[in-house]
Amino acid sequence: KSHKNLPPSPPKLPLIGNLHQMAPGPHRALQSMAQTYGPIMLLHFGTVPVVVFSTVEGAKEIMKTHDVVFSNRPFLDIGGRLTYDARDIVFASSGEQWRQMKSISVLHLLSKQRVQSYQQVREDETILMIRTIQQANESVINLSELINTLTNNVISRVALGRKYERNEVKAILDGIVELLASFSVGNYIPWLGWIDKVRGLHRRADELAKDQDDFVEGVLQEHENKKESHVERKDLVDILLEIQRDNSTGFQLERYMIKAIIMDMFGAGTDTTSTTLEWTLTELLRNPRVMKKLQQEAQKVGQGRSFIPEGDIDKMPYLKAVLKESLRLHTPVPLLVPRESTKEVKIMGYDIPSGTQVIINAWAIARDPSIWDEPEKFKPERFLNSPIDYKGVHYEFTPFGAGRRKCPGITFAMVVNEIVLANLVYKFDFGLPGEEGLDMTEDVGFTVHKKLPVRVVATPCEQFDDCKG
Ligand code: HEM
Repeated sequence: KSHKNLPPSPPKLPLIGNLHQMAPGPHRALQSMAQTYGPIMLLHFGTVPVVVFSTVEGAKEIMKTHDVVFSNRPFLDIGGRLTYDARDIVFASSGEQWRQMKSISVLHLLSKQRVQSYQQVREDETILMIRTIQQANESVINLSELINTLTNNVISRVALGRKYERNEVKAILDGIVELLASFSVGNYIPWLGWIDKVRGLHRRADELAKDQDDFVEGVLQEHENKKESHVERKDLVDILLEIQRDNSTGFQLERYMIKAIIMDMFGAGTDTTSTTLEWTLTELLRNPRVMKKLQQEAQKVGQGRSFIPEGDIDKMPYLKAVLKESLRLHTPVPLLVPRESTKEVKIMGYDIPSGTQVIINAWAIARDPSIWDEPEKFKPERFLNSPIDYKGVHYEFTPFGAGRRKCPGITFAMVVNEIVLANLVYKFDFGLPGEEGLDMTEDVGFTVHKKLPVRVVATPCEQFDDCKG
C-alpha cells in the first residue's frame, strides 16, 4: 500500500488487468470508461500500470506543462525488434540520440522547404492516379487501394529516389502493420513474454526486421554507387548519407540510424496519410452537401484547367477545413503514441509515479461535447474562420500530438492530402456502386482504418452540372 493519491481505477481482473475491456476498440472503450471514472484513470494492461488522459486539460499537462517528464516512450518488445532495438525516432526513449535524430528529421528531411522541393513528385503521382481512375471508365474502383499506393509511391520516390518495381517496401510495411496490430503478451505481462515466443511472434518480427534491413542496405549501397552527375534531385537517403559523410551536425550518424530513420518515414508516414484520405472521402460520400460545396470551390480555383497545381491550394479554405474535420472525427492514431514518465509528478491533484505509461485519448478529446458543438457531426464549417489547427498548440485537436514528441511529418502529410483531395473532387463525382451501402466500421490497429475499402464509381466531372460549379 502506498500513500500516494493515485487516479481512480476501474475494477480489474487478475493477470490481464483491464485488457478484456478494450473492445470494440481501445479509443472507444477508454472514452466510455472515462465517463464513469473521470478524465484521469489508472488502468492496468496486464501488470503494466497505464494512466489515461481524456480531457484537454490533461493533454496540455502532459504535452506542454510536463512535456520534458513525459517525453520518454515505453519499450515495446515487437516494435523494438522492428526498429533496431527502438533506436529509431518513433519508439526511441528520450535520450541524446533520439534528440539528434529527431532534429535531423525536422531540420533536414521534413522541413517546409524540403517538402516543397518534392512538389513535382506529388503532382506526378496524383496525375497518375487520376489517369488510372479515368481508365476504369466508370467501373467500380477500390479507392482505398489507389490512395495507399499513391502515398507509398510518394514516400518511396522522396525517401529512396525511385519506386520499387516489385513493391518490396509495401510487402515489408504490410507485415509490420500486421505485426504491430497483433497483441503482444510480453508488452503487458513481462514474465509471460515466452508466450509470444511460442506463438512465433518473435520469430516473425526478427524475420521481418532482417528483410527490412536487407532491403534498406541494398538501397544505401545503390545510392553510394551511383554517379553524382546522374542525381536529379536529392532524396532523403542522399541527404542522410551526406550528413554522415560530412559530419555536418556534429553527431555521429551510424548506418543503422540512417536505416531506422528511413523505415520510420515509411512506417509512420504511409498508412497514416492514406487513412486520412480514406475517411475524408467516406465522409464526403455520406455528406453530399459538403461534397458539393467542396467541388464548387475546386471548380472555382481550377477554372477548367486539367489539374489544380499545388500553388493554388491556398485558395481553397474549405478543402483545408474538410481535412481538419476529417482528422478530428477520424483521428488516424487515436491514442497517439504512448509516453512514459521519467520522474514522479503531480497532475490535476493525482500522483503519477516515475516510469508510468501514459496514453492521451486525442480522439475522445476531439469529440468532447463540452468543447465541440455537435461533435459527432461532420461539419467542416466549424474550422472556417477559426484559429484552431493541428500543429500542436490547440490541445483540443492534436491528431499529430504536441510537444517534443510531436509528429515531424505534418507538412509532408498535409500537402499530399491536399493535392490529392483537391484534384479528386475537381476531376470526378463519386457514387457508391449498385446496392452497396457505406460501411463505417473501424479496423483497429496502430492506425484506425476503415475495415472495408472505399469502393466507388467515379464519373468524370465534365458530365455533371454540380461539378461545374
Ligand atoms: C496524417 C498523417 C500523420 C499522422 C496523423 C501522424 C500522427 C503522428 C502521431 C500522433 C505521432 C505521435 C505524437 C506524440 O507522441 O505526441 C507521430 C509521430 C511521428 N511521426 Fe507522424 N503522422 C502522420 C504522418 C507522418 C509522416 C508523413 C511522417 C514522415 C514522413 C511522420 C513521421 C513521424 C515520426 C518520425 C514520429 C515520431 C516522433 C517522435 O517520437 O519524436 N508522420 N505521428
